Amino acid sequence: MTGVPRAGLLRSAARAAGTVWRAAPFHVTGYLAVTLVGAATPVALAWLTKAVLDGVAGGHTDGLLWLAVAVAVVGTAAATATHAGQYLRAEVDRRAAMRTKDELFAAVSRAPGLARFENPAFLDRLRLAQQSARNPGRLVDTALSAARSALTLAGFLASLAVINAAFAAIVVASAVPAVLIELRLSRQRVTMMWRIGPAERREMFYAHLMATVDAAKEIRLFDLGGFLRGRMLAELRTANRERRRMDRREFAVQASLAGISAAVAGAGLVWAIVAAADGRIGVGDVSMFVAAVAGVQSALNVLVSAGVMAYEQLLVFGHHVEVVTAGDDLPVARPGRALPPLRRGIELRDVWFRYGPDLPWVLQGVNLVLPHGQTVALVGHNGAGKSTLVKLLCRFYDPTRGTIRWDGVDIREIAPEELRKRIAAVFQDFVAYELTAAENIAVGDLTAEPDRVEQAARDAGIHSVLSALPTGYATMLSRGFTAEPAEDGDDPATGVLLSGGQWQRLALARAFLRQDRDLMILDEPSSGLDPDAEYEAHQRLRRLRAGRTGILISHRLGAVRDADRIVVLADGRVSEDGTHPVLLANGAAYARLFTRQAAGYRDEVSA
Ligand SMILES: Nc1ncnc2c1ncn2[C@@H]1O[C@H](COP(=O)(O)OP(=O)(O)OP(=O)(O)O)[C@@H](O)[C@H]1O
Repeated sequence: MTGVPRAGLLRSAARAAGTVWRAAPFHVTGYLAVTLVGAATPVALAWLTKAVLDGVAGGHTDGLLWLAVAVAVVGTAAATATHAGQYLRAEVDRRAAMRTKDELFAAVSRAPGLARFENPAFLDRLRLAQQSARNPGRLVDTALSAARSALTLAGFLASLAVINAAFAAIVVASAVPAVLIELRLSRQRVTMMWRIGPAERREMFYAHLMATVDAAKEIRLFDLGGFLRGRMLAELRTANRERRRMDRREFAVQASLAGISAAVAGAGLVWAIVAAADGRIGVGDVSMFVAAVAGVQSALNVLVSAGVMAYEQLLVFGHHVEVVTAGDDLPVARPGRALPPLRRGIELRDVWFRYGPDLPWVLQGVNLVLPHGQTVALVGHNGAGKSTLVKLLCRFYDPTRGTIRWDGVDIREIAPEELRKRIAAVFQDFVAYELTAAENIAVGDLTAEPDRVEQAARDAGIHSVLSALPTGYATMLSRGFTAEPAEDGDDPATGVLLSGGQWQRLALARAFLRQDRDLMILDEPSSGLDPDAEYEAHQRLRRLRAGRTGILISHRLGAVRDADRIVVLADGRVSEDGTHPVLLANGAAYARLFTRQAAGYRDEVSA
C-alpha cells in the first residue's frame, strides 16, 4: 500500500466540489466575484503606471490627475476585495469543514460492526480523513487562487508578448519542469504522511495517556511519566525524521527551481536594457517588461503551487472519500426482513468464531438455545468466550461459521439497527460518558422522558444518589468538563465523579430503560456492587427477568443459581447445560466452581 488513496482524483474532486457547494453556495459565489476583482486589479495598475510614466517622460501632463484618481480607485478596490475575500474564504472553510466532518462521522457510526476499529490501517486512514476535513474549503481557495493567477498570468503574458513574444514563450516553458517535479513531490509527501501515520497515532496515544485522568493514578504511582514521555518523543522523532527528509528534498528542488527563474528573469533584464539602449523600446516599455516578467513568473509560481496544492489536498481528501464510501463492514440486508416480537427463542447453531484468520478460535461449534421467556446464565473461565458470544448476539461480528437464528430467521437477514432495537444490554465494559447524570441514563433510550429516566434510576437503586448531587440529575458526571453556563450568569457547576459501583448501577438504569425489549443481556452487571446492592440488584433483575428472554453472565455463581438454565462454556464449546441442581449433581466443572466459591463464604461464616 503506497498510502495514496485508491479513490480517483476526479472522484475526490467531484465530491469536494459538491460538499462545498451544498455547504456554502452564496459564500462561494461571493468569493468567486471578489477574486475576479482581485485578479483584474494588478494588470490594471500596471497599465495605469505605464501610462503615468509615458506621460511624464513625454511631457503630457494633462491627464495625469485622472490617471492618479484611477490608480487610487483601483488600489482601494484591490484592498477591499482582499478583506472581503478573507472573510468569505474563512466562512466557506468553516461551513465545508463542518459538513465534511458530519459526513465522516455519520459514515463511521453507521458501520454496523466493530472490526474496523480493530484494524490499524483503517484507523490510520480515519485520522488522515479527519485531518482532511478542511480540504474541500481549502480547495476552493486553492482553485480560486489558481484562477486568479491564471488571469493575472494571461494579462502579464499578453503584455510581455507585445514587447517580446519569444521571451514570453521561454518564461512559460521554464515552468514546465517545476510542474512535473512538484507533482512528484506531492505524491511523495502524501505517501510520507501515510507512512508516519502509525507513529503519529502512537504519539497521540502516549500524549493522551499523560493528559487525561484515566491513567493518572498508575502513571504517578508507578512513576511512568518518564517512560511515556520517552515513548512519545521516540515516535515524534520517527515522524520528524521522515518529515525532515521530505522537507530537505523539497528545499533542494525549490532552490534549483528558483535558480532557473532568476536566470530567466536576469536574461530578460539584460535584453531589455540592451534594447532600450538601442532605442528599440522606450522607458515605459522597460518598466512594463520588467513588471511583466516578474508578474508572469510570480503568477506562474502561484499557479503551479496552487495546482500542486490542490493535487495534494485531493490526494489526502481521497482518504475521506474512501472512509465515507467504504460501505458496510458486515453484509447488511437492506431492507432487512421484518422482525416480529420474539416468540420461540434464539438459537446458536454450530457457531464458530475467531477475531481474525490468524487468531485462535474463541468459539468452536457452540450449539445453544435461548428459549423465549427464559433466562440463561453463561458461566466459564476468563477468556472462555462469554462476552464474545454476546457480541455475536448483538451482531457486532458475524460468526465465522454457523448461524444465529431469531425465531428461526438468520440474524444476517435482519437490518442490524432493527435487531439492536430489540435488545437491552449492560456490557461488562460499559461506558461512563462525560455527560450529565440524566443523559448518562437516557443514552439507553434517547426518546425517554425525564420521569422514565428517574424511574429507571429508582429501579437500579441509584435515584437517591443522583438526586443528592449538587444539581441533581443535571450534574455533570465528569471533573474534566463543566455543565453549560448557568442562565443567571453564575459560574457553571463543577461536575462530580461516581464510584465504580454507582457507575454500574447507572449502567443498569440504562438497561431498565429498555426493559420492554425482547432480549436482555447482562454481562457482569453486579461485579462492582457491594453485597447489599448486589442482593438488591439481583432481586430487581430477577423480577425484571421473570418471563423475559435474557442472558446473564456472572462469575458470582450465587447470582446465577436461580436462572432457568445454566450453560458452562469451556474450550469454545458448551460443556454443561442444565439447572443449578442438575449441574451440581453432575459434579463437573460447574459443581467444582460453585462448591469452591461457596466454601469461601462458608468458612468465613463458620469462623
Ligand atoms: N476484540 C478482540 N480481538 C481479538 N481477540 C479478542 C477480542 N476480544 C476478546 N478476544 C479474545 O477472545 C477470547 C474470549 O474473550 P471474551 O471476552 O469473550 O471472554 P470472557 O469469557 O467474556 O472472559 P471474562 O470472564 O474474562 O470476561 C479471549 O482469549 C480474548 O483474548
